[in-house]
Amino acid sequence: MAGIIAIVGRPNVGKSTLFNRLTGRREAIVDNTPGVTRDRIYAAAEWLDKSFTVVDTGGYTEGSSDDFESEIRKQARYAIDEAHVIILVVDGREGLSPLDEEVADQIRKSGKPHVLAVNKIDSPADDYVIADFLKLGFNDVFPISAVNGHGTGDLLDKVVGHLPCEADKSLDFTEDLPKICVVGRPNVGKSSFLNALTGRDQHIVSDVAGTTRDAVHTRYNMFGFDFYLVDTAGLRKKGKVSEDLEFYSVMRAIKSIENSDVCILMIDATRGIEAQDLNIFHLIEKNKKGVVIAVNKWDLTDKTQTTASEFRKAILERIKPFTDVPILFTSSIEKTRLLKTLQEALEVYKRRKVRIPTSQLNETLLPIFENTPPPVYKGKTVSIKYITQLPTPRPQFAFFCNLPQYIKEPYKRFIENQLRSMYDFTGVPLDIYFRKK
Ligand SMILES: Nc1nc2c(ncn2[C@@H]2O[C@H](COP(=O)(O)OP(=O)(O)OP(=O)(O)O)[C@@H](O)[C@H]2O)c(=O)[nH]1
Ligand SMILES: Nc1nc2c(ncn2[C@@H]2O[C@H](COP(=O)(O)OP(=O)(O)OP(=O)(O)O)[C@@H](O)[C@H]2O)c(=O)[nH]1
Repeated sequence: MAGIIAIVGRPNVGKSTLFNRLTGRREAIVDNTPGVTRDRIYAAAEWLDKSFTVVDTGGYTEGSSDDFESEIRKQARYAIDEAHVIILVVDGREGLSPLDEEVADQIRKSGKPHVLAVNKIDSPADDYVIADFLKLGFNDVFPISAVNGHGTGDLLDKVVGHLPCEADKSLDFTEDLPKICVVGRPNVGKSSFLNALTGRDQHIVSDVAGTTRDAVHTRYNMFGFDFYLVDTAGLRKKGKVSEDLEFYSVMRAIKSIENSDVCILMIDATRGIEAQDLNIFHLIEKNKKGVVIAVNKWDLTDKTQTTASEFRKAILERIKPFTDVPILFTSSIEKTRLLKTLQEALEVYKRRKVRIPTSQLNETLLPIFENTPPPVYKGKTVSIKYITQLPTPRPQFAFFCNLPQYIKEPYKRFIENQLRSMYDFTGVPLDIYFRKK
């Protein structure tokens, strides 16, 4: 993953519609928890060979003391601070508003890459409408229809051109050491966890500040482990502005995840697993990073013998279908299982690097596929001929077969389960491809 694209604009111009189109998500994340006002402000997306994260700055916080105009200014400012590219959306049917001009001004002055999307132009015949918006002074102006997709391809071509290259990131480190981060909603205890674990910075080997644009990697050597903890600006900084917290925490989470190999997703035992936790989990999974779930503040729960197993079950139910994930119950305050959590994260790191020899893969898996072949599809027998693990930094497997297009999701999942039952990939997302042979 490389980079964050932020969608900014007045209410009702079509930001959410554009967000859905870019991220290919139609369905809202279902959540019955009250108080979740922004349930899907970011998601992973792909265009051409780039994958990135799209952030929708819409839906200002209900009950905020600010009027919506200052809220929008504020969100534009965050987007400017945090994103790599900004899409300003305006309403092509309504024409320019003073607020559009003000926000455009703010964005232009920032020097961050930006484009203007003139939305609700549902037919190319109406493209001329963009003339009204040229006075905003943007160099790149696209007539689009977020509803039917008109113009969004051209928009994306331009936008992804502004994203940083993946290669920029990976080569900042000479040492091949695990990069671990702790992510989670505000107040779950991330700082307390890190502080309790690392003590008063006595284990710090080096502070590699500024090695990547977005994150600080601090190298630690303790308990016999050598690793980086990835921190994004402000993770340990106190002084919170409550209404802005969710937005900042999301931005931080995205950046931390992108900069790590393994993420410790911390959730709050007193609240259970919520929509925002799931969002972060899916972001980790989409980014194909290793994951460990830490259920923190475990000291605050009323425990019976079954509490932990019930909790575990509830989490597994919510994170389906990727459930091969370590779950630990921690207390940052009582310092329970903190080291264990770190150890587990380092184990996940190792599993993510495992290479299985082709001969071994074929010996173990081919007999299974012979016994339980893919279902016959359109009268054709599908057979898997051989399997190989690709020489990539994380586990990716290619399955060569006669009719790859006939292998459907359930069988793919069966294959993944077989792989997971034979080899330990706990906490590691796998990629499985089918190729013609
Ligand atoms: N005709 C047309 N209508 C659109 C288009 N894009 C969005 N709309 C409509 O405009 C309305 C507002 O769209 P949203 O995506 O909710 O706008 P938003 O900017 O996210 O609004 P907030 O959540 O209030 O910030 C909806 O009724 C959409 O169906 C478009 O390309 N063409
Ligand atoms: N009882 C109990 N309280 C905890 C635990 N972990 C953290 N807390 C408390 O929860 C509050 C939030 O902890 P932080 O460590 O600041 O949480 P955070 O996730 O870093 O919060 P942000 O900086 O807002 O992202 C503090 O008052 C902590 O003392 C825990 O394991 N048990």
